[in-house]
Amino acid sequence: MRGANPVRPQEGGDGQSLWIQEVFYTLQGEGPFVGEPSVFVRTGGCNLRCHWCDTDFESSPWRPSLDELLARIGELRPAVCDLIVLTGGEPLRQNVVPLIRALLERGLRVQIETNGTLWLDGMPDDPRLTIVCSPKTPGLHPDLVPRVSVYKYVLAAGESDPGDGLPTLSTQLPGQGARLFRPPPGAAVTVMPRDDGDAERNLANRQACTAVALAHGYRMSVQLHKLLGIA
Ligand SMILES: C[S@@+](CC[C@H](N)C(=O)[O-])C[C@H]1O[C@@H](n2cnc3c(N)ncnc32)[C@H](O)[C@@H]1O
Ligand SMILES: Nc1nc2[nH]cc(C(=O)O)c2c(=O)[nH]1
Ligand code: SF4
Ligand SMILES: [Mg+2]
Repeated sequence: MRGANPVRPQEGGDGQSLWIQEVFYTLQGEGPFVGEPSVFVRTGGCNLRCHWCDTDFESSPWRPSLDELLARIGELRPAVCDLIVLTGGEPLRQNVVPLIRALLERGLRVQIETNGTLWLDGMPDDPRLTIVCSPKTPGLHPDLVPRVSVYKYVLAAGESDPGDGLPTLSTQLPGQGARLFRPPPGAAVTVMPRDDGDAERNLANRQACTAVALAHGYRMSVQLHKLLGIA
């Protein structure tokens, strides 16, 4: 959250127990499934420390077993919803492969929100699994890149490369220059205005993001849930 979280390395483990921040039923507010009813599973901890991160993922002590977590998802998920979004923190920091397999076996769709720096062996290669990557670093995990469906860049006014409109500053070190990972040719790119917690800045970020989308042919995604005042 806002660059105050500890940086935690990827954990091993068999994935039979996970550190979970929260599980909640809402509308997907971002990316290719925006507006879809979804059960969110927010995992704890992150391996990065983005100075503008808008999320708390360090305050829950909950470490359910896989069965307990699946039961909780089942309690929250009405039959009209078949989309489970794994986010965090950084969801690939823990071994979420058994969770993903269990969800797919139940006939559900799974979408991952990831910073793209990590990968997990045994990740299912299933059309019902969608990986959305929001790059935060110059490099991404090479095994993840071929599996990315959409690259979702967070943009702020005055921080876009004039050549391709993508970010020019480090997400980890405020004010420092950095060339974040650039997507392969032909990849689907979405841009999303950064929430800086300030109405004037956020308006400027939305306007800048709109201009970049129009100039470069990117899809624009606003954080719908914040407009609606939902989780
Ligand atoms: C909290 S992150 C968790 C998943 C993963 N760690 C990642 O960064 O993609 C979920 C999404 O929120 C975005 N995000 C985080 N802080 C934001 C902010 N202040 N404004 C807009 N988007 C933000 C991230 O870029 C990412 O797409
Ligand atoms: N409604 C809603 N949609 C979201 N899409 C990505 C989110 C995230 O924090 O990963 C998020 C979130 O926190 N809430
Ligand atoms: S990688 Fe994602 S969860 Fe981690 S600090 Fe950055 S935006 Fe927040
Ligand atoms: Mg969020």
